[in-house]
Amino acid sequence: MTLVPDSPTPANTTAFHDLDRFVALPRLSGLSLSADGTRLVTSVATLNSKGTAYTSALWELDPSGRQPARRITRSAKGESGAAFLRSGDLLFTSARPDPDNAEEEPIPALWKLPAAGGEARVVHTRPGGVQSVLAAAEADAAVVVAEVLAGSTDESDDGERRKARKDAGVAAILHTGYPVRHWDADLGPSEPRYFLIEPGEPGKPGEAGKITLDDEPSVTLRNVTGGIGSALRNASPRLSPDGTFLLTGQTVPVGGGDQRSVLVRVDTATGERSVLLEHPDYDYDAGPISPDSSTAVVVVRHRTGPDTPPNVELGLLPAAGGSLTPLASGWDRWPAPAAWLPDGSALVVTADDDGAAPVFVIDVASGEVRQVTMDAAAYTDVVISPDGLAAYALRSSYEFPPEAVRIELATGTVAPLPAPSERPPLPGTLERVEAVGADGHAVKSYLVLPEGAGASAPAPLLLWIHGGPLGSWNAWTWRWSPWLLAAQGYAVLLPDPALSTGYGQKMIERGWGAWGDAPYTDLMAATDAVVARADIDESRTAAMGGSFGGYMANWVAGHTDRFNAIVTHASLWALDQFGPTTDASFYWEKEMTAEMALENSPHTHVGKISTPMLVIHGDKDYRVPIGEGLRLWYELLSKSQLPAGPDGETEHRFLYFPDENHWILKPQHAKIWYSVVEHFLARHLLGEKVDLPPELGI
Ligand SMILES: CSCC[C@H](NC(C)=O)C(=O)N[C@@H](C)C(=O)N[C@@H](CO)C(=O)O
Repeated sequence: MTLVPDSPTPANTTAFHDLDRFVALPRLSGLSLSADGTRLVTSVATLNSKGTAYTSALWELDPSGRQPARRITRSAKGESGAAFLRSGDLLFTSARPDPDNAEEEPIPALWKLPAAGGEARVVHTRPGGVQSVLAAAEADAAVVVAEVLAGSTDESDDGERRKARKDAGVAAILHTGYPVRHWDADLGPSEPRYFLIEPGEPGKPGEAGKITLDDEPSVTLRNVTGGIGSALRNASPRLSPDGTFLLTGQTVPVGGGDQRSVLVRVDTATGERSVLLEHPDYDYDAGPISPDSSTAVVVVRHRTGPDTPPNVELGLLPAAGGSLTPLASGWDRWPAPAAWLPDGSALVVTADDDGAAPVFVIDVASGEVRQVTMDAAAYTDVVISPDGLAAYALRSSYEFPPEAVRIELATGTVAPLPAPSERPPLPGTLERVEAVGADGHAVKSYLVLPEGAGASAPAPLLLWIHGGPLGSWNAWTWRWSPWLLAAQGYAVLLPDPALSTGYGQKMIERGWGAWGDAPYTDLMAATDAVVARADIDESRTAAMGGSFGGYMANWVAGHTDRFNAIVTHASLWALDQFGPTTDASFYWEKEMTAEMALENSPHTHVGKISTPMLVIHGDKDYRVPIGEGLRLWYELLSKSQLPAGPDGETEHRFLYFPDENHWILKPQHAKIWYSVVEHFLARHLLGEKVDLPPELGI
């Protein structure tokens, strides 16, 4: 079965010429492989019939590549978080209504799709819902992550307290610690706990779960993390293959609103918790646990300071505790561990690398690193076949959205698996280009060229600046798709300046604590090199960026008038206020001293801004709070070289989303985003009038 667009592709157009078709492209995420290696499941998000939300369903892919992809779940609320039990039964979470309890309000529950066939059934419901599930690879064990109210004593008390808050209409949260928000979520009064699913009768003392199955053996959820407080928020726990313990990072407050992450082991039989690693200079996260459950990979993140740039390393740790042995310590990349080979001889990882994120294999005994995939693509969600010969992963690049592939680990051969949808044709081409920064360092970029660009028809140029800043333009993104602009005739430059990942530690050090320096001059060097080309029109250019990329767009606005327009999305504007007001102040407050923050703050240069700016911000953005956008907008109107006139009119524009967060996620709003950007660019770069969408009501 293949998902096909409702309307056939008109000649000479692509999905990128039509926003309705673009937002309707199916989106893959996540990958789960059954223990016997015969079943592979991914999640596919598609647009609902009103075009106002995405719904994800589970699809089964054939690991051998012979059978077509097959949809295995269907509901209006969608399904996600698939995890295979050793038996082959598939667990997932869904807020769809339980047919056996039609009167219950749908909240995310734990469901099971039997390997033997038949309907999916609810395994567990709880008042606060189920966040995610982990299954052990070599044992009949699974762990559920779910939230309980901080003050609740057991399951029924939790339910009563939730009902009391809801009935009284109380949303207030009393905090004593930090953080209090995350992305767009208000933290508390509920907190995550880990629960072991075990056979037995419900209604045991403690936080035992409620069972709704009547024709299957009952199960009980046992809280194995007790009253741990809020320490497991944002943790990514790992369940050992034998199911006997969990490893997880746990946050520990260290005063002044700061926190660090220590590595803990939780015994699933007893709930006994022990700290395996803690150090004032490092944060620890759990990586995958070896197939024999004896050894853990640990991600070691160096804690930062104004003079201490971040670094990421791997270590091997006896799972029972002991000393950490560095793994591949001389490798100048930041690895993300994915899985062990089944014989425990090597670890499969991904890492940003020169505009890609390949799969690598690290030999555990020698620490030797071998690159497996050689294409300019980014790999995620890597799982390994039981014989250790192949990996399955999602792969994307700037030329195609995520697709499931099979990778031969010995040869690096990559073959796409039959997919739920086909790759969308692109309205242009992609090139890798290189420039030289002011200090002589190489600055690499991707350059998207629209069809027809050439010396006789040079294309207007958009400089796109990525966020993070610790990131790289190396994977497909739905939120910043250059192909929509290429379809309108623009070339798009995607540079990786100082602070970008995948180019070694030196590239990070060049920009750390000095955002206005090398990151800015690298961007200008990349732009200079590209506008010198005959197929690019230097007289029609714009700079655009989101988040940290928006910070940089604001900095560009105050430091050069070379661009005809600037688009700044969810951007940092005043670094004196941003650090203490973002949801993760402990992260940002460590990067710069107050003096460095002021020195690098775009708001101090507002008086020099003479380029029309399109400011975009969502009110539910807790990462870069709306105060940044509001202050930027008011200061542009009052202090820039293009202030609002006595009639209130200005060349600047503010696109405000009252119900979006750091990212514009609703499909109808994504269409507005791209439409308004196109309108603004056409006005200032092309001197053309592109209609605004009527839904704006103006
Ligand atoms: C790995 S770089 C750190 C990302 C950073 N994390 C925290 C804790 O703040 C972050 O969220 N940065 C944003 C300001 C940002 O630039 N976000 C970009 C890219 O992640 C975005 O598009 O959201």
